[in-house]
Amino acid sequence: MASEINNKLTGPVVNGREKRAYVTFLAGNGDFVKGVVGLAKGLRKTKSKYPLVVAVLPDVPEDHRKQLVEQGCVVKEIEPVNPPENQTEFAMAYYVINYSKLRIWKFVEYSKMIYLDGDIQVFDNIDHLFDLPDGYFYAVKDCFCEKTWSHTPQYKIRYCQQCPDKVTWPESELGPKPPLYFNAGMFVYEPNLSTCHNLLETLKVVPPTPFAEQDFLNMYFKDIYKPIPGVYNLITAMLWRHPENIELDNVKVVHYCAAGSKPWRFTGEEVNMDREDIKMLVKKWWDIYNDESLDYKNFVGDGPKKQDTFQQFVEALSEAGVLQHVKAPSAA
Ligand SMILES: O=c1ccn([C@@H]2O[C@H](COP(=O)(O)OP(=O)(O)O)[C@@H](O)[C@H]2O)c(=O)[nH]1
Ligand SMILES: OC[C@H]1O[C@H](O[C@@H]2[C@@H](O)[C@H](O)[C@@H](O)[C@H](O)[C@@H]2O)[C@H](O)[C@@H](O)[C@H]1O
Ligand SMILES: [Mn+2]
Repeated sequence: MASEINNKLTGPVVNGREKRAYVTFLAGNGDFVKGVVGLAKGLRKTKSKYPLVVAVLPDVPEDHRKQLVEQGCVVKEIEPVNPPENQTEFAMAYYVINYSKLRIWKFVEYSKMIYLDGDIQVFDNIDHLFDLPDGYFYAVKDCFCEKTWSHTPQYKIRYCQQCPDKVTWPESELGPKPPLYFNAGMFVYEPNLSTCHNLLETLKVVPPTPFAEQDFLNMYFKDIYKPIPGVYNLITAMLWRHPENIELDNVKVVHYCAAGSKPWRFTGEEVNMDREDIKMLVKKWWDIYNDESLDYKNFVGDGPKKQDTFQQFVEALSEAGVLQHVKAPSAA
């Protein structure tokens, strides 16, 4: 029987089950959409039970949004978030757009979400991370050894939390050792409207810093941050910075954040990009991206029902202002 789609918001608990989802962030009309399509297919390949929500900025074009809905993603438009006026030299100029990631705290129709950058691929099922105890912020410790960190005292004295005993932190000169610092390309969190409001209010009075929203999130969540093993977010530079900390066969999530390592832009020319392990990880990403059996339309697995896809498609169009109100097709 046809049913009208009116109230799209369902609470975080549906039929007694907590609503959970993966979420990523997409900005611009460039090639990052390939990263998100690859991520959607990778999660499908690992038989994840949960959907992938894509928080898109208004500048993400209609055809990219359509591509994502056709890959079974839940596309949600978010408003950009700009940091206060600043003279900051961001580690990468485009990091300024990354503050918009903070809008994902407003997705309170989900009780728990796992954020993944668009340049991340999931190679093993990590759904169990949703069962981590509530009330904490879970993420993997970052590494301070890349040139992107040359502005920091850690880098200058060659201190890294990945090998805290190698160079002891000189408390007398630099004061207390900095708290553990996470990479914000992957984290487990609980959406919450008052946290979202507080994040955005706090941002207005905190001067921006080189790693933009990553620095900000580390400062904001430092009291409830709990490190999780590096297998859940392999910062690619770890391969040459701290190989002793890595068992590549056990890695579940790879973060293609090292300069030149984004698979869809890979040329192999940048420093370290001629390494066999990097080339293997880039090939693994392309094998998933090119695997048509993992396209949502061909996937037989227990992904969301067709009806859900239709609803998501309509939601995406209505959020983009294309459609106001449609009747769902009669049940098959
Ligand atoms: O032009 C861009 C730049 C970044 N991003 C999103 O912002 C995230 C963070 O940027 P990036 O991964 O490049 O930062 P890195 O982890 O390499 O420092 C990306 O993964 C994408 O999800 C995007 O959608 N379009
Ligand atoms: O906007 C700041 C970004 O900062 C982080 O990336 C950095 C950082 O991790 C350095 O440690 C690495 O050296 C560097 O390569 C890498 O790009 C997050 O991955 C990204 O999502 C985003 O928050
Ligand atoms: Mn990234």
